[in-house]
Amino acid sequence: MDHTSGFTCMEVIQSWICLCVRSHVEGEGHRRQTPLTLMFVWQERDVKNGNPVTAVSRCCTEDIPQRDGHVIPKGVICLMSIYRTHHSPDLWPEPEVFNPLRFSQENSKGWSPLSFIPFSAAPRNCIGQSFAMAEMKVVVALTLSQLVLWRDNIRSTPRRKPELILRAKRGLWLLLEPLVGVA
Ligand code: HEM
Repeated sequence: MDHTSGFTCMEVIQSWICLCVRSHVEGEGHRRQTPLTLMFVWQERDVKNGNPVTAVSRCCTEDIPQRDGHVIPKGVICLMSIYRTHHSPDLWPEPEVFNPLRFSQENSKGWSPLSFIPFSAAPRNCIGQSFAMAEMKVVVALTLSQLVLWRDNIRSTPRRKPELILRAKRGLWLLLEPLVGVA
């Protein structure tokens, strides 16, 4: 799993598909905001640390003993929260803080690969993971090579909207500005 770039790209693409874009030029009535890098556009409370798929479920095909002595009996359907895993203070220092640098090679040393599972894990994990990661990197690279993104603070604060995938209620509004010197 690509810890170095995974989270940032995930955030961007998740936001991208929910995005209601308004260009800077059209946004006459909008107050200009302090320029932000793309990574920090989504620092808003309630949207950071999102993951598109919030949970997966499995039916136990055998009794599963737990470390604390409990046993999950065969036949029980378990719901595993990816969201909760990504926000667990046991796994992540300051899980509520949006800090892409926690995914740097240096900071991610010693992690359990199961602490970051946006594509699930084990044999039935996402078959499209590599494709999705490649696609997200292309989208991010093409976007940042041509545009500066500004957070639109005039609109309401983004809020989570859990559906089949996690989305943003009323979208995530941005102002886009062409990079100077880019045709
Ligand atoms: C950001 C993008 C994506 C995310 C976060 C994501 C996440 C996931 C997750 C968490 C699962 C496991 C579901 C489960 O265990 O019940 C899954 C399964 C799956 N995903 Fe994705 N996915 C993404 C993109 C894609 C793409 C682009 C494709 C196809 C081109 C794809 C195809 C599949 C398929 C076929 C499965 C079922 C695999 C199986 O049951 O063996 N996904 N995905």
